[in-house]
Amino acid sequence: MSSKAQPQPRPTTLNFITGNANKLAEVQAILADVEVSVDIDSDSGADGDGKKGQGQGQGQRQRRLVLTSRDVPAHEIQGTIEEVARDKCARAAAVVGGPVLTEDTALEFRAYGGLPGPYIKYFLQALGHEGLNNMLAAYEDKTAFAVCTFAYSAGPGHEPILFQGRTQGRIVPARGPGVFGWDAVFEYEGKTYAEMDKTEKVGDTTPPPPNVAQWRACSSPKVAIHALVGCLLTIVEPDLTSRQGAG
Ligand SMILES: O=P(O)(O)OP(=O)(O)OP(=O)(O)OC[C@H]1O[C@@H](n2cnc3c(O)ncnc32)[C@H](O)[C@@H]1O
Ligand SMILES: [Mg+2]
Repeated sequence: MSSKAQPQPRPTTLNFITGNANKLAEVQAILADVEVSVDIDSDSGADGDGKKGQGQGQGQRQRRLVLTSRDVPAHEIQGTIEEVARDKCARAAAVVGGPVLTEDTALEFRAYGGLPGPYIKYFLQALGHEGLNNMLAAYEDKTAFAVCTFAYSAGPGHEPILFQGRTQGRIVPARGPGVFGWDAVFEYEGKTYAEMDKTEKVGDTTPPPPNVAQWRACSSPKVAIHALVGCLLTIVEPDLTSRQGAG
């Protein structure tokens, strides 16, 4: 049974599987204005009048992706950032029995060759902000990369697609409210994430960054969600009815 060969239905709802309320709030904020016009009939060729895509014509439809959320507690495997992200998404799809969006946040220390990476949650829980700083005490290089990996699966058996954002900063003694994860010790351009309000942290959220280079340079790696949404909205939904009819 090849999951890759299966057609991807185009989603209208993103069911974001997360147990982290701060994560959900940030993704909600980033996606708040997502409303993308997609030419759904552009390839039908039925009329052949060559005027498709004109203003409010029949071939145009305003699409709005609706974000919903629920928690599906599950242990996370060991592996690369991408392996962890794929596994979490595939398992969430299996539990939910439908399309799901998941996200994994990693924090890489350059002095540690990328660790703690996808295991940052456990390092943070065990060591706290001070312990994360202490880990780097023997190193001059305090560079860290915040990496967000969004994964979308169309449902059980559908291979997850991944989009990743990466932001370079450095680890500093905690500044600002310690409300969200490692925000207080990750400094980006002179401010820790905890010293920024949400708007500043997620950066410019509209219009969606048109290319990878731009969202890689954004203040928050979470804006990579735009790239994923853009990809989902361009999926050409297979005509399942006619396929069934054709046997
Ligand atoms: O249910 P899920 O979505 O897995 O939520 P989680 O909190 O377990 O999240 P991760 O598995 O991705 O673990 C990432 C860790 O990094 C933290 N984190 C995630 N995004 C962050 C951000 O933007 N700023 C600071 N800390 C963040 C988060 O609180 C975790 O401790
Ligand atoms: Mg988790």
